Amino acid sequence: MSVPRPGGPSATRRSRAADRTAPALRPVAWAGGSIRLLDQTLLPDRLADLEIHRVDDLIAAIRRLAVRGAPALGIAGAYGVALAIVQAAREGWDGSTFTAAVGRLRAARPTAVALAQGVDAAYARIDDGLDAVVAVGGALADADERANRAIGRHGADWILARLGDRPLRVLTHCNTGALATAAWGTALGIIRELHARGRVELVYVDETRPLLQGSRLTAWELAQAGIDYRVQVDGAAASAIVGGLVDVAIVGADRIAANGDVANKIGTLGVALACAHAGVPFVVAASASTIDEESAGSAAMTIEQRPDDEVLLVAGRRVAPPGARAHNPAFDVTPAGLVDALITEQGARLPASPFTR
Ligand SMILES: CSC[C@H]1O[C@H](OP(=O)(O)O)[C@H](O)[C@@H]1O
Repeated sequence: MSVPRPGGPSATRRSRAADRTAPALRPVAWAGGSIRLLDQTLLPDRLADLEIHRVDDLIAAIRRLAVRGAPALGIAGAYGVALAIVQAAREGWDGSTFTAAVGRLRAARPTAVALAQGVDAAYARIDDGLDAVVAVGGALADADERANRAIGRHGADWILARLGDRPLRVLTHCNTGALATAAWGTALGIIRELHARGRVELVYVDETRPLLQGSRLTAWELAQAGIDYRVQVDGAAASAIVGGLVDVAIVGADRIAANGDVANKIGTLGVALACAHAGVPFVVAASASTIDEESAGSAAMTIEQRPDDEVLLVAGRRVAPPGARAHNPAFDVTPAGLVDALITEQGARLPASPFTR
């Protein structure tokens, strides 16, 4: 059920964005027995919530990216375990039905480590009751927002120290803002902090085919924050970087291997390669929990493959010959050697160095 959220896209939240303390947005919330999700597939045209009462409806919402972004998925996963408890009581599930539903939820999107982490953290508390499980989701959200704001500060400090204390032209890929997190953003959190310090001249927003998280979501968040931007096709990123239009590229991460390899939205690797060629800093922003210490390198990462039609249809219209097939990986892996700085809430981790404050 879609519920219009007050203060739709036409309403500006410019004053909120200028206020560093106000959450930009909360895309996932527990609604006392159900989950309220901002349906991101309707943006930028409609600001409307989904009320989710069943685990499989949450899984469907995750799979169609109504809720998306690693941290937001972790919070949704934790609340999904609470939802399973409520649904089990309502429908008389036995233990195996409950465990199977939680297992399907955990596997809904395999690359983002945060989803499994959120489900596991909540499942570990099921013997303590519903309120304890719900509290896990709330704690993840609060911790994520705190981490995001610290990432913003550390990232802005590192970038301005490296590039000089001046307004910058930033490139970003996909959406890493409040819509992808608890309330603020990782890479977009750094951009928000740079903006608050008066150090953003312009943001180049990769549209991020095929689901357009950049043009639909990042552009919307930047507009809400009063930050000037240009949407560009993904294919324009390399020439913008090599052509001297970009001072720094800042992206997010869905999973980071212990050796620093970064799994992120498809197209990120191309941005990193162009930055390396042009000598433009390539900065990854993520909470420290995104680092999967158990995965030595990217070979262990599962890269989500998505439906052909996401590539073959544009606005519901087929744009390839009948019978065409597609190659549609949702993520790629950027080798650690191409990352100039990994910014977490602990500070800047430079290539082959521990976290430095
Ligand atoms: C702050 S995590 C954002 C991360 O998630 C996005 O993927 P998706 O839109 O498929 O959930 C993208 O990789 C972003 O960098």
